[in-house]
Amino acid sequence: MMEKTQEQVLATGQTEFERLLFGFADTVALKCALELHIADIIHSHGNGGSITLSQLASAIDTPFPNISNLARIMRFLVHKKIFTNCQSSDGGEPLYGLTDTSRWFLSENNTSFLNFHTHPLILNSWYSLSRCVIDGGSAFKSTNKSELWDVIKQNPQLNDIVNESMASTAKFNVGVILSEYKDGFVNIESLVDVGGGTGTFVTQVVKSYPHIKGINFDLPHVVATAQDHKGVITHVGGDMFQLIPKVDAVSLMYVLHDWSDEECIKILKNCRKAIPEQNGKVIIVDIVLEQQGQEAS
Ligand SMILES: C[S@@+](CC[C@H](N)C(=O)[O-])C[C@H]1O[C@@H](n2cnc3c(N)ncnc32)[C@H](O)[C@@H]1O
Repeated sequence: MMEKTQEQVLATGQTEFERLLFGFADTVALKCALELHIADIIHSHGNGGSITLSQLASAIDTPFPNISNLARIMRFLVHKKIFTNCQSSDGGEPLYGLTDTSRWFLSENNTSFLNFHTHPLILNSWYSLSRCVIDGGSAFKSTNKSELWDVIKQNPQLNDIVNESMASTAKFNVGVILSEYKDGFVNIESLVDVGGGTGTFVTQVVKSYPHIKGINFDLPHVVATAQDHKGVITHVGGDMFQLIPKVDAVSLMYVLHDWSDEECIKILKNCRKAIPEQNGKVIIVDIVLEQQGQEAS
């Protein structure tokens, strides 16, 4: 194989560099599609869920002096496989349709996950990344002078967005866990889901294993907004760094990745105190990194 010339090496590097540099454009384009309700409009459109550019423009609830920017953002979103764009069978204008990805930001599927991660308080925190690499701690705290969970406590609107966002992903994750971890819940009489948000995970576990006494444990202002779930589970407000209710098993779903190693050790020590010495169980559901830093499948 021929060696690359210096120019080819530079051009490859530049392409990769620019791909990384403009990575933020994916996020803001998703947010734009969400704010203009593009997925919902396509989904509810009569023509088998596909729509022309001019139909899309007239369905967006704002007058468009000129639709060329809508065409440009749609071209980008099609390139990113968020939407499809096919020739119509009657030879008319091309039609936009949904993909498996855009179905995730239909309002019927709950868009709060995207709303949470693109919230100005969250996005602005990324500007403090280099500061927190030097100082330690979280970029959120460097920017907002308080930790995320303390800011949420003072901001009921953000509290709702975060709780809905967690509930929407938990609803999906619990289905996978229940089908893949069948035997894991059989010998448990009582389970506390620590950092369980508004209780989606433990409620679904108890519905599948009604012999389990389920407790949803989270910060007091989070459980205060949680649904009653008609007595299926109990909500307990508290601080996992202080005390976790005594049970047979503790679950921690997407909690540990928020904390430093030292803080995780404190949480896990409190989990240990909450379960029986002999046959207690801690179930951890979280992102696992392979040696190379890639997420495990
Ligand atoms: C990333 S969310 C995960 C929520 C849920 N387990 C899920 O997967 O959808 C982390 C949760 O930890 C809770 N949390 C943060 N600090 C806590 C503390 N000191 N004690 C108990 N829960 C806490 C937050 O309120 C939030 O609901």
